[in-house]
Amino acid sequence: MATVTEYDTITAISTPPGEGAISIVRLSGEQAVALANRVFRGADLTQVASHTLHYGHIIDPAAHEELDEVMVAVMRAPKTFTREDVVEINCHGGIVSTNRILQLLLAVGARMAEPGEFTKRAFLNGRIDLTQAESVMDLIRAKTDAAMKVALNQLDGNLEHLIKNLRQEILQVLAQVEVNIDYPEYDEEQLTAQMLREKAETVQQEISQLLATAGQGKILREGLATAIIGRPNVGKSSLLNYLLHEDKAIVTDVAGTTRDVLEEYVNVQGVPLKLIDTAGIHDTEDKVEKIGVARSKKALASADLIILVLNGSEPLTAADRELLQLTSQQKRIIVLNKADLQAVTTQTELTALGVTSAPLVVSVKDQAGLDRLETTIKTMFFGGIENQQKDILVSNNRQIGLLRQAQQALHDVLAGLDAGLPVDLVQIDMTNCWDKLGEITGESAPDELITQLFSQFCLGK
Ligand SMILES: Nc1nc2c(c(=O)[nH]1)N(C=O)[C@@H](CNc1ccc(C(=O)N[C@@H](CCC(=O)O)C(=O)O)cc1)CN2
Ligand SMILES: Nc1nc2c(ncn2[C@@H]2O[C@H](COP(=O)(O)OP(=O)(O)OP(=O)(O)O)[C@@H](O)[C@H]2O)c(=O)[nH]1
Ligand SMILES: [Mg+2]
Repeated sequence: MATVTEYDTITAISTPPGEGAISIVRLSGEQAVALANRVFRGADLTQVASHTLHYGHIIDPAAHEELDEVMVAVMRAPKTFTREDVVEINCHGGIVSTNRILQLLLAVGARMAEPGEFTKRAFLNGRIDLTQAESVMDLIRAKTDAAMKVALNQLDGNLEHLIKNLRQEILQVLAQVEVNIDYPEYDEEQLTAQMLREKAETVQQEISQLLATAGQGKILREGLATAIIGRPNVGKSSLLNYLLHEDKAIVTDVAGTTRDVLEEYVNVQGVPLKLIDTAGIHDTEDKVEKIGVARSKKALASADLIILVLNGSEPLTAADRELLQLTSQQKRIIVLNKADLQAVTTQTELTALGVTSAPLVVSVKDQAGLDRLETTIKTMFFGGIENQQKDILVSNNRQIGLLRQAQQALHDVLAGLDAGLPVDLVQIDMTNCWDKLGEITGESAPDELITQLFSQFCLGK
């Protein structure tokens, strides 16, 4: 079987497909400069200084045909994205010309890159660790400023350094245990056990602190899924539009205006929300509305936060009561809207129904009371998010899973010591912890994991 070597010269279009001002076709590997030079008419790229940009034309050497007018960047290893020789051809954006240049490079001997393969090489060549590689993907997918900040922090290697320091500490104690096992004095066993215990406890504490950020990390990364629900016509879409500062959703006085679930990202006082406007929930015979109601209920069930909108100017209906009941176990904010009209439903009535928290009385029409809604959302989820953003947050499920496994291994270390197990047995669990942490940074990650992880990247990244 012909094997694809890790270090052949790869190429891909690194910009999104479609029409654009400029597209970039990227090459990386030993032959990158030579291959680009074969299709380039202009300066001799094999002779130019590294990290320089050259004007010229792409020519099909077989057909002597001019394909495009381009700018070519030549970057020699090792100071490049992949740590290999990299060439970037900046051509006119457009599906046809970009693809023809790619085809030409494949014809002269480059191999089509797999998704994420440029970044994978940066990892395999030691420029970045796995947490940084993952942050590259997070950066691309970030939907809010806050998510982008977390990803950039990780791209700088902050999580990597923290994990590497923990591993170093564990390694030191393991080395010490090794020495003590080789030279057993009469009370060494006990000293060694004590040392293992102390280290396990401190590392456990540090991992706990890191894991404690996971909830916030996930919210920052994905946005807090916030479903605006309520029966028809209470002002859900009006509220969404207010929070978005934009007339995104259709608002009319016709009950049943919103028929499908609408999702929009918005930043509310630093908290990234994935706002979900839903169809008014009530019993209906309308075929389309019925589907909308079913989708609303689904959104409701999976939301991190519910904003339950009631019309304060009307008596509570059966649908209102059902929704109050349905959401009673979830994080929710109850909004009594239409405060500009005569109040009919009051807090007292809600309290009688077992609602413990005070509802927010607002008028979306007059934009009254809405500041409080925003502050409530913020304090509910982020006591002091600004302070925390400088710190390291974990938000990646793979990393969180491994941190939990490392934590379990430390738990086993301590349980073993408590049970008086011999030190060389306890040492196995400590080594296990060291391995799990190594998987996070990629120092001890299996090949399949690395392959699988990079395959989730976009093509050309
Ligand atoms: N044209 C272009 N723009 C781009 C990228 C790219 O690959 N090409 N990037 C792709 O994601 C991002 C920039 N990321 C990069 C990260 C590291 C290196 C790099 O060459 N690092 C070397 C040398 C650093 C230096 O000169 O000090 C290194 O770390 O050793 C380049 C780009 C965004 N913009
Ligand atoms: N008086 C008053 N009217 C409001 C207020 N908020 C919204 N409305 C009006 O109530 C009507 C319904 O508003 P929507 O935002 O479409 O209500 P909805 O809950 O999304 O309704 P459905 O999509 O049908 O479920 C519109 O005519 C709004 O202008 C308010 O604070 N006061
Ligand atoms: Mg609506």
